Amino acid sequence: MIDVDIRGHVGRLEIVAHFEGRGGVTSLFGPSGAGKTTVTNMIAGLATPSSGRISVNGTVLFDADKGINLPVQARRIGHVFQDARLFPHLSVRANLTYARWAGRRSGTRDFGEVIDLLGLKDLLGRKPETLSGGERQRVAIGRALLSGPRLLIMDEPLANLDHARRNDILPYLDRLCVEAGIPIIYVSHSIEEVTRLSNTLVLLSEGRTQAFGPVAAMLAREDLVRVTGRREASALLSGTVTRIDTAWDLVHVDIGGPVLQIPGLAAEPGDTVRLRILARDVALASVPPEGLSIRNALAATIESITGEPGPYAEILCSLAGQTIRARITRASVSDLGLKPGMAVTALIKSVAIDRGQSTLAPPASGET
Ligand SMILES: Nc1ncnc2c1ncn2[C@@H]1O[C@H](COP(=O)(O)OP(=O)(O)OP(=O)(O)O)[C@@H](O)[C@H]1O
Repeated sequence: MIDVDIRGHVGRLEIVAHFEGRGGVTSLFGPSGAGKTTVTNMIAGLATPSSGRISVNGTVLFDADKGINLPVQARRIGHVFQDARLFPHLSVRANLTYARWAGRRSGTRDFGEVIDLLGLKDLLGRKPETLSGGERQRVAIGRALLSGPRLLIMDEPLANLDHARRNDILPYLDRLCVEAGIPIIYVSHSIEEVTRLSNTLVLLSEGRTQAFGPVAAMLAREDLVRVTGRREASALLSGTVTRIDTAWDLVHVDIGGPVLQIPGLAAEPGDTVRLRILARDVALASVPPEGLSIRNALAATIESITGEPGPYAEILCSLAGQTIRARITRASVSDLGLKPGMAVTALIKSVAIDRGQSTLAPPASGET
């Protein structure tokens, strides 16, 4: 549990941050210059708020009223930055064992466990300069974990990686986020990363936390859409894998009654998955359509319709107790006579997260 309620300044920007992370991964999301790094620096003790309180799992790191301001070392926070910041003259093994030595406390995580978790076994004898960017970041994360932190902060750990490297490392982050056993603060510009990895999403803009909450609920918010842009507007569905249809290479995911059929998802029956579905990939029909190539046509009920300037409308629909977002033309809304409360069929063209990463994702509810 992370509790942050602070005020302060960085340059001319006033910081007013208030959020709670209820275990698992708490993501700080917002545009460049919103103050994300500054807030993490305040949590880590690298910058000092002017007032307020910060606690992690009940340990107070900062309390202005009580005069508590633990020094950086005493906060026991593992910090992973955009650039891995490894010791260049040391091997991977020495970088990792140095961290363990620096941690010097009982209960420090088992070396072998971290090596397995991050797939570092074959890298141990190498020097940082011979590693790819993604491999370096995995070592940096391992080093942070081995110092026995009470909290792990990852500040845009994938920002310097190209698309392919990012996809290489994300499955490791999936596992890490589920298995780390400590709270994680994850900073990112990428709504895709944030929705994939986090339990709680904190929206930051102009130095202020605008809102925070379970990631699925936050995705339904208009203020988040204003930051991500309409093209990225999405919803998150949680489900359980019920069947692998090897004949057609489709995975069946039960989302609480209705079943989605998803291509290319590396999962086993019984796995819990979370699926991010972009609003632009969802169409609506007022009567159940026939002769359709789209496999995922599910009964839904319209909750709200948001008209906006321009040709499109945003429609939130409930579907088996979850929420899905559709973006269709205002002309179609008018032609079909769509209204809140109306029963419709949601046609899901494709699922944005359609690889193995979803299999280990934490529950979308944000409660762990
Ligand atoms: N040491 C500093 N002195 C003056 N201004 C600063 C300092 N550090 C950051 N700023 C400014 O404070 C604002 C918030 O910066 P911060 O790095 O916290 O934002 P951010 O949300 O992490 O941005 P990004 O996503 O681009 O990394 C920015 O306008 C930045 O230019």
